[in-house]
Amino acid sequence: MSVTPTAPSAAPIEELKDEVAARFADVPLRIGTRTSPLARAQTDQVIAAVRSVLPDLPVETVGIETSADRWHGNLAELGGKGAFTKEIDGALVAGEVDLAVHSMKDVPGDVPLPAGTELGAFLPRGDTHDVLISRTGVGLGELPEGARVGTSAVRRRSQLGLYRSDLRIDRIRGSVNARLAKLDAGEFDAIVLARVGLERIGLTDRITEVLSTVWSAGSRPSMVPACGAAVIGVQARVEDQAVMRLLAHLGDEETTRWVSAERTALHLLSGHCNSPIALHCTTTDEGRLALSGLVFSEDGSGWVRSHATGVADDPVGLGARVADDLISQGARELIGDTRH
Ligand SMILES: NCc1[nH]cc(CCC(=O)O)c1CC(=O)O
Repeated sequence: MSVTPTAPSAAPIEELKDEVAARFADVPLRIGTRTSPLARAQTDQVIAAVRSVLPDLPVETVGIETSADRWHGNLAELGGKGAFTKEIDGALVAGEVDLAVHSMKDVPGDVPLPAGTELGAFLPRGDTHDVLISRTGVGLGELPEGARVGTSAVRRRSQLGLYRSDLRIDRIRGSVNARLAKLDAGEFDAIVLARVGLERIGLTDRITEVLSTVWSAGSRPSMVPACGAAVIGVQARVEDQAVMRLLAHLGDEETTRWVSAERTALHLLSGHCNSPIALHCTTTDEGRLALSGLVFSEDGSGWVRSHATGVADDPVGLGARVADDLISQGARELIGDTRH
């Protein structure tokens, strides 16, 4: 599966303006998005990026409910795959929208994108930290014995359990706003969320503790991020050349390399959007790519880890090396135990 944008290289801006103006002379550029406040905020970022290239382009947002929005139970019971993206991808393929906006964290690594579509741009990555929000304002280390912590991600559950095996970790679903409401209503003592999500909807004042993204094997509070965390991906139809060329102007190169390394590894591990997998690529001071990968057993008691660095222009090679190493340590068996 191709994980890097395959849009034609960025056309000169004047040519692009003419081409896009002709394509959207009579109709607006239609952008498909989920409807939560976070999804809307992410779509506003895409619109701002489009407008920075083509200030006058008429755009229209099309809100689409996904199966994950309708189903409030365990995502594993939905069959998991693409629950956050399926309906939006469907609208793109059917020509009902021209762009699909996705949180890359929610785009599965084990099912290919629908035929004829590609991720044409990754916006610059935001803050990849996960955060704890506790009702009484105490950090992870000070939560009372047996405190109830809300998270649905196996990756988070495993890492929480390694640091505090006494915590009672329960599933929580719904939009970020809905989860905060459940915390406030007393259903949980604390919840774990992505910092960037709170930032995008203006709620960072709710944060109690920012968890380190650096693996600590449970010796201190930390949370290695998921593949694609804090990255907004924009998908289009490959045949829609004007749109693909526009996307080539929006993408961030460094983010594209990180996503490419992380998604290559996720794909080789057959990871899905709730896999017990953490994958985090960064750039070192020397300009090399560094990729950390972790795979957990469902109960968090077992895990394997790999870390490697590589040259900036071969993120795919780096992703493959880390995945191979994890697989040779038994990653497949750990993943196999977890329900998809
Ligand atoms: N599955 C939910 C989801 N998907 C992407 C984000 C946050 C934004 C991002 O990481 O891009 C969230 C919310 C959360 O984890 O708190």
